[in-house]
Amino acid sequence: MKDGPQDIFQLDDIKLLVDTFYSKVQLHPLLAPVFNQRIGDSWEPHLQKMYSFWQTVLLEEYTYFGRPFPPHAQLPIESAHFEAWLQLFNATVDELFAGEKASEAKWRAGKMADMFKAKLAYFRTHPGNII
Ligand code: HEM
Repeated sequence: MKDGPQDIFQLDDIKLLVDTFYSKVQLHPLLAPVFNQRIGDSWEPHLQKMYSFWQTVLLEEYTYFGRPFPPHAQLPIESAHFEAWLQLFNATVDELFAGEKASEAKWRAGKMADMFKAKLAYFRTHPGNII
């Protein structure tokens, strides 16, 4: 009998998820230009940050101390970007993992996307307010 995908258990799992997801992002026609404009070739610090972020959220190992929203505040992103981001993220999770943490990863990503969209809508209609 073939074993199906396992759940997300440890930092190596997080790294696999993050690396696989952002390698897809780098090929995505809508998302890649946004990242390239902002971070160019410096993917390593971004990936490190994302390992910490997901390690904190999913494994409750508290290594991320940043504020997720501010770097997104000035990005040229609309609903279509969030839909593409989530679709790619969820597909990557499903391709690699299955279980409670895998479901939580997708749920958290969706919640964060909703929050970012709400904040962006607010800041775009109330310019001058920071955070
Ligand atoms: C339209 C979709 C999105 C785009 C284009 C996008 C793009 C970016 C970019 C360009 C950065 C800054 C990288 C840097 O300057 O080092 C960033 C940071 C980050 N993003 Fe996103 N993002 C998106 C959605 C999300 C979602 C849904 C989440 C939540 C899971 C998320 C979580 C983060 C986190 C935690 C950081 C690091 C913040 C820090 O500096 O501490 N992003 N993102």
